[in-house]
Amino acid sequence: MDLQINELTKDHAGGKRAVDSFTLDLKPGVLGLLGPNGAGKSTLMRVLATVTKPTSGRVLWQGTDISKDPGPLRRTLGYLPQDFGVYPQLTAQEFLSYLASAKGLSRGSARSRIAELLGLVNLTDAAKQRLGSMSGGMRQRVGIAQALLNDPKLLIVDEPTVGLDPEERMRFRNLLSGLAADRVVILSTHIVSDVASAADRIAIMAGGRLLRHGAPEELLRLAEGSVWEATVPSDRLPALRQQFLISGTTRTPDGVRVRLLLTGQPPLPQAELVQPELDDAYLLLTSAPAGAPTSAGSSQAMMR
Ligand SMILES: Nc1ncnc2c1ncn2[C@@H]1O[C@H](COP(=O)(O)OP(=O)(O)OP(=O)(O)O)[C@@H](O)[C@H]1O
Repeated sequence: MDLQINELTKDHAGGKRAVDSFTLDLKPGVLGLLGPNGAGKSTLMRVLATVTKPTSGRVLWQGTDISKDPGPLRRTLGYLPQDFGVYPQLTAQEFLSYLASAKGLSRGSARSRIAELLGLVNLTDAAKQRLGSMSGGMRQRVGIAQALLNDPKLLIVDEPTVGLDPEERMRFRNLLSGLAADRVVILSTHIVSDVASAADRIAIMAGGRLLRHGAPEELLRLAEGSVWEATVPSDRLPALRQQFLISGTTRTPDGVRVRLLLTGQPPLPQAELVQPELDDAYLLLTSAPAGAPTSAGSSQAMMR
């Protein structure tokens, strides 16, 4: 299984370039596509799901250009769009049965597949509940189930954890990891913790462009030597935020423990170098330079 994205560019009506010369080759496993709001993730997902065509560039699924011949990809695609709409009057079971028939599943195999999937997303007891009366998290799980109906070889999920509580989130990540052995899974999100545990590879996107792609360890290595911690009085925090990129703060009895990102030298005399986390690497790659010329703005330039 192979999805090749070659120099993909997508301009929206009105000229907004949402995806810009994006190139990536995907194999089975979970790719975490990480980027801030507006990075172009949903547009890219929509092109890959053949909802919209690229302006230029090509996407090949198993060697076939999906713009010229979308059939092979569509037959094996599972897609959970960001703006996943449901019919509020239908029950989960009815909704999934309707989509199963649209996807060409026979009545018998649809029935057993739906029962299996409702179990997988922990909704067996809610099978007969109307979608309109479900919580956002429950509806999202129905969305995940519908994306899996045809046992897809390419599974695209766009911001799937929105509306899920922490336990559902974890369940969902485990579910994705379990599915990825023999399929290409693309998980698009702006939440670093979604990809930190579930993704084999991470692509970081901003402004329509692919900034970095690699295994989580490779991205962590990029931030090595750039992550510092120091405890400061809490009234210094606003000034530090002006001067440095700050990836986290924790209140302690002695003040605030601050995590600062700066390559090369300690941002404060008492700062200690610490192990980077994915949040740090992501912030270093995607943040606009902070105020001071010696801040992470320079480190960004070094990392790119
Ligand atoms: N239909 C459209 N017409 C014009 N511009 C659009 C359209 N859809 C998206 N855009 C613009 O394209 C850019 C990328 O949007 P996109 O939704 O793909 O990003 P995203 O990374 O998925 O962000 P979000 O998570 O906020 O949806 C944004 O600047 C957005 O305003």
